[in-house]
Amino acid sequence: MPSKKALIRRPGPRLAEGLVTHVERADVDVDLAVEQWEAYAQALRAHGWETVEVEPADDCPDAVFVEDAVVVFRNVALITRPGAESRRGETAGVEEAVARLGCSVNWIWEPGTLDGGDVLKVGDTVYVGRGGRTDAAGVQQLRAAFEPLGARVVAVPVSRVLHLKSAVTALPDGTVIGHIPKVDRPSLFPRFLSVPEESGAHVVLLGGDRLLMAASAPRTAELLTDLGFGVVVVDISEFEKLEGCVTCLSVRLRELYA
Ligand SMILES: NC(=O)NCCC[C@H](N)C(=O)O
Repeated sequence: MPSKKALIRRPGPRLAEGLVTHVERADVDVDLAVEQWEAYAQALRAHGWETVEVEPADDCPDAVFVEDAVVVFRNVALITRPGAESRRGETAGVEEAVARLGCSVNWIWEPGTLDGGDVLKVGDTVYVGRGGRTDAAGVQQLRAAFEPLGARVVAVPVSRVLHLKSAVTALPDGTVIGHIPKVDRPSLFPRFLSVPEESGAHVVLLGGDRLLMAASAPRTAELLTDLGFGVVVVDISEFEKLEGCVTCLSVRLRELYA
């Protein structure tokens, strides 16, 4: 059953202490981050998404990156066990939010780890990045949770960026896009389009031919506009300093029954 709800989580006061792994730490302006987050949420609402705020987890600096705490396939929400210990306190509030929305709930169990940013769904294919945050046990548990529901789970190595979706996302027609220097194995994707900027690899599908993208990838925005997509741009500079992208600031729920 189609639904257009999006989970989001307001940035907390400790945002500037968020983790950095593959980039140099830079000062984060928390007030500006809140403004950017509000504009991001507004862009979702402007395209028909009802935003649902997960209760804050202010002790966890990275809680705003809500996509890492849950993966949803059909009506089943798989609560993750984040690879970074400092992020494990983020999942309880997300679990409550998805349960309230009517999802069935399942969990990644110790010793497995999995971050939602490592999971890219393209139709019934679920790509999972095995990298710094998601381990082999996490991949196995994801398979066990979603394959019985009809998913085909494809594991992909990730070594050059934080998460699989820091390297690749997919266009509405299923074409996977990525900035080649950051993609371990582009040949694993049946249809792959190379984009000129690292952050150009991140698109949120707003519905129809509309894509939400970061302002930091103007050349990719031009390329995708030229291919006939409607590109909506938001500035998320303060989240990019913490290796966040447009995809990780929300979880879109398209198949709720409630
Ligand atoms: N899915 C994502 O791309 N999440 C970004 C998480 C950034 C956060 N600073 C982290 O290192 O966990």
